[in-house]
Amino acid sequence: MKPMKLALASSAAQRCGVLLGELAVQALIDEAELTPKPGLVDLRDNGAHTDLNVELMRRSARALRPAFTAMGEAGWAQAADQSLRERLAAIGRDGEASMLAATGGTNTHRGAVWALGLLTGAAAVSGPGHGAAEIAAVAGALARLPDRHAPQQRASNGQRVQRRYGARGAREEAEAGFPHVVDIGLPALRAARSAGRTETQARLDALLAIMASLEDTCLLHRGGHDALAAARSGAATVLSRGGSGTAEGMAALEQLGSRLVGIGASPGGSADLLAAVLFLDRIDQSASTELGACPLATSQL
Ligand SMILES: CC(C)(COP(=O)(O)OP(=O)(O)OC[C@H]1O[C@@H](n2cnc3c(N)ncnc32)[C@H](O[C@H]2O[C@H](COP(=O)(O)OP(=O)(O)OP(=O)(O)O)[C@@H](O)[C@H]2O)[C@@H]1O)[C@@H](O)C(=O)NCCC(=O)NCCS
Ligand SMILES: Nc1ncnc2[nH]cnc12
Repeated sequence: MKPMKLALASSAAQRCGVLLGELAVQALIDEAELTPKPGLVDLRDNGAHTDLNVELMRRSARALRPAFTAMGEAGWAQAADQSLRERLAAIGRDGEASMLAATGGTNTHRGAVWALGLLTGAAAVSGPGHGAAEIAAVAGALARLPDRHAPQQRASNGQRVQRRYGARGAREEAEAGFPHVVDIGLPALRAARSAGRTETQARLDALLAIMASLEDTCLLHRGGHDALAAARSGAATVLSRGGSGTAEGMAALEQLGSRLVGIGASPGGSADLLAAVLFLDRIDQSASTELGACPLATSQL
């Protein structure tokens, strides 16, 4: 954390926003820098993307700091009600605009603004002593409320493939309380750590566990059922060979990366949910370490 920023933030709600905003941005940067990810931008290459690179992902993450900070501030000491839902939606739309301004119009983090935005607001609502599962449940309750001010827009990539394939996308994942984060990604991260894997290996295994199950509309949009099936079965194969921490698992991971790049497919939704895993994991850890949940941290300042 940056003590200067905290010192400048005057009210408890602002301090809460600064803390959570910093955690959200760091989760996005940690996800972007995790290497080697299959089909995704990382420190080694741009995966299946021609319009993205790691510096753009970092710039996008930093440009989203004010939005995540505002969402954390908005949720502090509030109920998870219609008013908060619509406030988060308005901040989220501004955040998307800042992201597009920072990236020259490239969609780097639309799904992440949605997932981390809801979770940031929910973490502030939940306050101290509430862990990942409770925060995700509050975020799910917020996602299920209607956003009455949503502008009429052209159908998104996600909506198009949902109509075509009947898939469940980012909206449904949030409305269900982020099961791929709480029930799949976080347990995979922690199981790998308990098994003695390095932090990088544990994060890669968490990503693979999400990929093996998620209906990722990015994959469907770019490569239809074949791309989704290749990503899911490839990720399951890596995990069945012991994950990224074994030589066999790493060989399968490299093969999966080559296959996804070959067909131009990228699991962008899975990457966003990994960032959500890292965010909630840090909140769980911080209850007993340097950060603490917002009001707790407030009392420490
Ligand atoms: C609810 C919204 C997220 C809108 O959802 P929708 O599905 O209608 O719209 P999409 O534009 O398709 O964005 C969804 C993004 O979510 C990620 N995702 C995909 N599948 C899942 C899943 N099963 N679970 C969770 N998340 C998922 C994914 O994001 C990543 O991919 C992005 C790149 O995708 P894309 O633009 O398609 O890029 P390309 O493949 O390069 O395609 P081309 O166009 O170039 O051909 C990248 O951004 C990653 O983040 C999906 O893209 C939500 O946005 C919304 O309604 N917001 C309104 C405001 C609001 O209410 N906010 C609330 C508080 S924050
Ligand atoms: N690392 C990454 N590469 C490509 N798309 C992404 N969307 C979110 N994170 C991503």
